Amino acid sequence: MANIDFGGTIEEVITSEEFTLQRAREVLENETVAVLGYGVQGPGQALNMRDNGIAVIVGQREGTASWDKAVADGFVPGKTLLSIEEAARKATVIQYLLSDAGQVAMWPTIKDCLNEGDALYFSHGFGIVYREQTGIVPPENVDVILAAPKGSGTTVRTNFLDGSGINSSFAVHQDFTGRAKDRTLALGIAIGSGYLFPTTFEKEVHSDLTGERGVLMGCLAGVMEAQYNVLRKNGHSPSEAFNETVEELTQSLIRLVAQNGMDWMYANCSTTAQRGALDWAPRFREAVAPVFEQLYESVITGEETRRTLTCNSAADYREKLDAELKAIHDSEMWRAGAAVRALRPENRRK
Ligand SMILES: NC(=O)C1=CN([C@@H]2O[C@H](COP(=O)(O)OP(=O)(O)OC[C@H]3O[C@@H](n4cnc5c(N)ncnc54)[C@H](O)[C@@H]3O)[C@@H](O)[C@H]2O)C=CC1
Ligand SMILES: CC(=O)[C@](C)(O)C(=O)O
Ligand SMILES: [Mg+2]
Ligand SMILES: [Mg+2]
Repeated sequence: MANIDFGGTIEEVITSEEFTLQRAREVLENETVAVLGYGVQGPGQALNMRDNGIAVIVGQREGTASWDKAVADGFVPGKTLLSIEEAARKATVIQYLLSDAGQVAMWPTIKDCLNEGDALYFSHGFGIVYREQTGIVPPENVDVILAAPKGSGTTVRTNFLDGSGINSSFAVHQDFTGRAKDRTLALGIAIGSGYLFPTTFEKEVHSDLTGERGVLMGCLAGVMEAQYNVLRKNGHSPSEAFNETVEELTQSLIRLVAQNGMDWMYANCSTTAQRGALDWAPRFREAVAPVFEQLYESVITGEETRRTLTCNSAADYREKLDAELKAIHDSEMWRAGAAVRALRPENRRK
């Protein structure tokens, strides 16, 4: 563990210097790791573990696009690609990476596949924390652990291939074997985490549900649309409105924030921009703070879980989600965005 000062609070984190890949391989050498679900997180984690020399099998419903993707990625039907139930029965580490609603639907099957001493692994605290709604209550004779990448499964893979990585939080909910923490850290390193920071199942799910509905996805989309609409309402062209709302952010300014923080980004903009941004940031913060309070309350009370399970357990959940994503894709704003992206020099050369 390395003691890191996070803005005045000392927290312990694990890097691959403290917990090496070699040690992770040793901890996992007698384990059979099954990744159940090959949607977004499943591929990233399974492929990184396979590249890191961990024996991985995949469990997925046959006849689905995810199954075909696993075959295309080199998992062999009947050998390293099995049905969800077969993979769960064969495994000693069950990585429960179905969708959160899928985990609920499959739990009656999966719980019967668990053997004493197995590890039940999550990348989100959802199923365990909201057990009254999900019904996911593991038996007492297994380890229940979490490694939650703080990023899309797609970038879990691409960052790994780039030699960097997405950091993950980790937690132990239940330690039957006495090895739960070692198993968690070994898996966290094996999936390619840049570093691991400690959390709890509760803190992970409360922060994650808030972040994805807030700054990372929902709030981001909402504020972009709000600014784009005001610019368009006042006669700015689609290309100007999109460039001023999205393209400059993704191609320039957010990269400066990632590089060296918000003050660095400000310092690399005009003093005109700095004065204005410093004046308006508090106004935007106060405007949205009540919304974030409402959001967090909705997370804590389980309302977001109720909504998620109600919608994503429906037979046509995928079609409905795809239709809403298509409406975004087909909107003027994001059609303008497609045209702007195509104009990037690297895309014009294709
Ligand atoms: N998507 C991401 O990048 C991240 C996801 N997570 C967590 O990782 C876990 C997996 O998430 P995703 O990969 O996004 O899931 P997903 O929504 O892509 O679904 C994963 C797989 O589950 C299957 N599935 C869905 N419903 C099912 C059902 N009723 N029965 C059987 N299979 C079913 C889907 O076909 C898909 O192949 C979740 O707990 C999620 O919260 C955590 C961090 C990031
Ligand atoms: C990618 C990620 O971390 C999210 C937004 O929490 C998720 O996909 O659930
Ligand atoms: Mg997340
Ligand atoms: Mg999430």
